[in-house]
Amino acid sequence: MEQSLYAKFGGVEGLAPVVDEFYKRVLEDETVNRFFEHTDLDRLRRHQAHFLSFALGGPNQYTGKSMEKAHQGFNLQREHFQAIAKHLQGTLEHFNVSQEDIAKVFELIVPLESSILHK
Ligand code: HEM
Repeated sequence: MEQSLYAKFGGVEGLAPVVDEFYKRVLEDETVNRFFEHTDLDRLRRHQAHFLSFALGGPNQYTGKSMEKAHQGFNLQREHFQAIAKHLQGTLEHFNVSQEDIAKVFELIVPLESSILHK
């Protein structure tokens, strides 16, 4: 069986520098950082770790239903999802992940878009 990117990075621990990079990019971005205004930094870091673990094929396998609940009340729009996707892509490129593997990551996260937006 093909190894997930999550495993290639070395699981939770190997992912820590990737989470840091992603976290920095999201926090610097005015299109999305306000959604995390009331999220304390530990929680935000946890969100980024969960998000990345999911995107890289790790153990957090969210369903549409739990995603709807988690994003309820934020009324997220397409541009917000795209901003996060852009930072995900930039972060993975920063760590020299191949375009082929990045495409697989997007196959995992794109189907969740409708569960996250406009809630
Ligand atoms: C496939 C895409 C996404 C996944 C898998 C995901 C995952 C999650 C999960 C699991 C939670 C609840 C628990 C936690 O904090 O870890 C959550 C909460 C949240 N997500 Fe996402 N998310 C995604 C996209 C987004 C996007 C595009 C935004 C906004 C730009 C966003 C903003 C938030 C916010 C503001 C919370 C609440 C944080 C808090 O205050 O606890 N998420 N997300």
